[in-house]
Amino acid sequence: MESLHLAPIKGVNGEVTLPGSKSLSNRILLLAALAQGNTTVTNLLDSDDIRHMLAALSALGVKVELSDDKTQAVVHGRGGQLDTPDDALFLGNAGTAFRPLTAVLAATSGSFTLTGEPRMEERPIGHLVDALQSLGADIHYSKQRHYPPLVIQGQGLSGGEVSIDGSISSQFLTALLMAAPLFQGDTNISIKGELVSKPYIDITLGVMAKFGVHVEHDNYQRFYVKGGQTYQSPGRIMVEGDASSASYFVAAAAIAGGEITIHGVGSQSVQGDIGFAKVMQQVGADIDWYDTKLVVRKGTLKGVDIDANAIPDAAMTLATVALFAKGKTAIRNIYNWRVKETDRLHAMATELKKLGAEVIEGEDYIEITPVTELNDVAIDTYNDHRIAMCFSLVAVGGWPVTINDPNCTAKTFPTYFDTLSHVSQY
Ligand SMILES: O=C(O)C1=C[C@@H](OP(=O)(O)O)[C@@H](O)[C@H](O)C1
Ligand SMILES: C=C(OP(=O)(O)O)C(=O)O
Repeated sequence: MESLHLAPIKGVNGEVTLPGSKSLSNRILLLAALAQGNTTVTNLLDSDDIRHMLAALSALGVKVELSDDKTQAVVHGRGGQLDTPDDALFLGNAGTAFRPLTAVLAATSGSFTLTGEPRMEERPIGHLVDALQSLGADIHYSKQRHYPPLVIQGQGLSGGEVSIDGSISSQFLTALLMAAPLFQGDTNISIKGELVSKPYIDITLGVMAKFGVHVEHDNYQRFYVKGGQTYQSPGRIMVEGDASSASYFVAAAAIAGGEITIHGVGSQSVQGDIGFAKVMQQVGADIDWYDTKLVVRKGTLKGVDIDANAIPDAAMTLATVALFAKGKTAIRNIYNWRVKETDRLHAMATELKKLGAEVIEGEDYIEITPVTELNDVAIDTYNDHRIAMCFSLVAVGGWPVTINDPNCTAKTFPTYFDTLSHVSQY
């Protein structure tokens, strides 16, 4: 396995232009494929998760013309009609491809098998399948009950009353919402359990609105979707920069000093993970906010105690920022870290302890108390892009570190280490 040794960084300085948001890219591609009319998508993310969505759409008969650098696409909308693919759709470990496609394919007609990487077979999908089955969908588990792979006999769905458990992943509700306009009748969705990762639902509703579908809801507890609709292409749509990817550069500037200007997200961002920059202001970072950019400088960092349920991805970055903040950092209400690319709560705790930090791993929280010297260790990344990116901050904080399997950043940010070295001063 390849490893990347990062020498201690003295400071950071410069400009970073973020790649497009993963969450927006995959939602936009799917709705553009279902829409009437062609859609030109700009600033599309070029990464594994998006490649899996693009490959699936192509197998479903959707024509997509990609620019040479793969950041622009013209998607030829099929107006809701998709082909039956010859083979299984392989979706890697892309939750934003697997979950929405499950719901949408159950609502169209044809036979589909959805598979993924071994980790995808350990990521639960029962809450979504239960909800779709209660609406009459024909979905079978081909291996383990409640987990991928899935076999779907799409036959159209008529809608109605449905409840969905929102306590493990918001992506299940996102999937149901994106499919519901295709149902023949109206759908009333009620949420069982506490809905997690709520801001991602706003991303979903925002993208649906761009494609002409408006959804009403009562405080995220009940959602009303009119049936028999066809998404309409907005013509042209730009993907904003990835706010989760921004978190590493916000943190780097806050830790190391110098100044980083981050282009692509700002006060106008539609992504909940922009909230990480607000958390970093509490931690002590000096941040200037503009509509679509952030300028970040170092501050005196102190540990915070936060509920991070709304920012599960960016909150991982806070766990390594904690190494350079005064006092204890507590990150709470993050049980679902355990069902993502790896058991992130356990993995983060394990790797932080290897560096020498004092760590308490709770069932749904982590507490980190920094130490004055960090051990020079090789960080295992568990095929989790965010673990690789988070632990690069050890070098930003002035300590050498080795990152095992750095190429796992390909899931959402293939050029991450080049971008970091571009703003690093040694
Ligand atoms: O809807 C989305 O685009 C996402 C929702 C979140 O997942 P959960 O809702 O499972 O927390 C997040 O962690 C993931 O990276 C992307
Ligand atoms: C949880 C993540 O991915 P996914 O979209 O596969 O859930 C992530 O990108 O951190």
